[in-house]
Amino acid sequence: LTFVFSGDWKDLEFKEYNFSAKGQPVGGGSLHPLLKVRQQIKMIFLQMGFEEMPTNNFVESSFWNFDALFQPQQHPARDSHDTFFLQVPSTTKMLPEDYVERVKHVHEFGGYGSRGYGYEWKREEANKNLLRTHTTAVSSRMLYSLAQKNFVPKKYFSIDRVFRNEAVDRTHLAEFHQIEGLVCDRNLSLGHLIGVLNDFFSRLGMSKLKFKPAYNPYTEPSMEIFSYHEGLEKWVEIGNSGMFRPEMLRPMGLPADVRVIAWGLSLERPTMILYGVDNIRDLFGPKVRT
Ligand SMILES: COC[C@@H]1[C@H](c2ccc(C#Cc3ccccc3)cc2)[C@@H]2CN(C(=O)Nc3ccc(OC4CC4)cc3)C[C@@H](O)[C@@H](O)CN12
Repeated sequence: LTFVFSGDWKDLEFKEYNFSAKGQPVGGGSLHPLLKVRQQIKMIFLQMGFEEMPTNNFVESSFWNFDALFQPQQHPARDSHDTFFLQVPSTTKMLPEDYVERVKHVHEFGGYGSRGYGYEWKREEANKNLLRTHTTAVSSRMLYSLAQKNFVPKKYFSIDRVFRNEAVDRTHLAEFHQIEGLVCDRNLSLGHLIGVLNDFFSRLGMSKLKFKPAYNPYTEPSMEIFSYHEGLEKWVEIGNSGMFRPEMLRPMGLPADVRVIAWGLSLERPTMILYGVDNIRDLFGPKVRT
């Protein structure tokens, strides 16, 4: 009753109050599918003895994101139509100078058996700040810090957001979550990489794997990873992998017999398939069905 009724309410007929009415359904909250799959994959890495890398810096220098990975400064991935460069702060100053000199030298002249690229490497290009385009930038920082101490073998992983200045479509947004694993030890081979990949993906329910030669600027050899998806009845590309090149590892100061095998995949693709989402935008916004 409100003041509008004043005294008229006496002449009105009200229905009986239903004290057993259930009321509006409350409904419980639920974890976002991406977070559920991220937690599942994090548990797989931890059970395999991997340690999580610190990924809490979306802003990175071109040096750690590209140059340290032996990715040449004229590589198309370094164009602003593929990469988000920052205007403020536009450049980084804090780089380990002795290491920068070794990176410059390996780009220009090679070394460790490599011919290098033979171009004039520019420091101002390496200083440019950007939103990291892959979590391999975090891997390069971790491997560099590993090389500053007496060498011990390590297994690292990361699962976090990366940013690409690309056209968005049904299956691509300007950002996605990259999952990356790496094993750093003496005398690792491609066989070790294939073994780790079979172990990792089998824990995700993907057993039949196939590998196809591929190219990455920072790994040699490189392999695309495919798995036969029973539900979709077709081979699905499930990631990329390779062995980090000596031109990346040796300037860091890692011993000559240390090898690093690594692989990557996205978090969105498995989540979309596991949750039957066919448009990546349906993973975000109010229409998420769980
Ligand atoms: C710009 O796009 C890159 C992204 C993303 C990707 C690709 C490569 C890497 C890498 C790497 C790397 C290589 C060497 C050393 C270190 C890291 C990381 C993410 C996925 C990688 N891909 C991908 O995730 N596919 C995928 C993964 C799991 C999956 O599970 C389903 C339950 C069955 C299904 C699909 C492969 C493709 O989707 C590809 O078209 C899209 N790729």
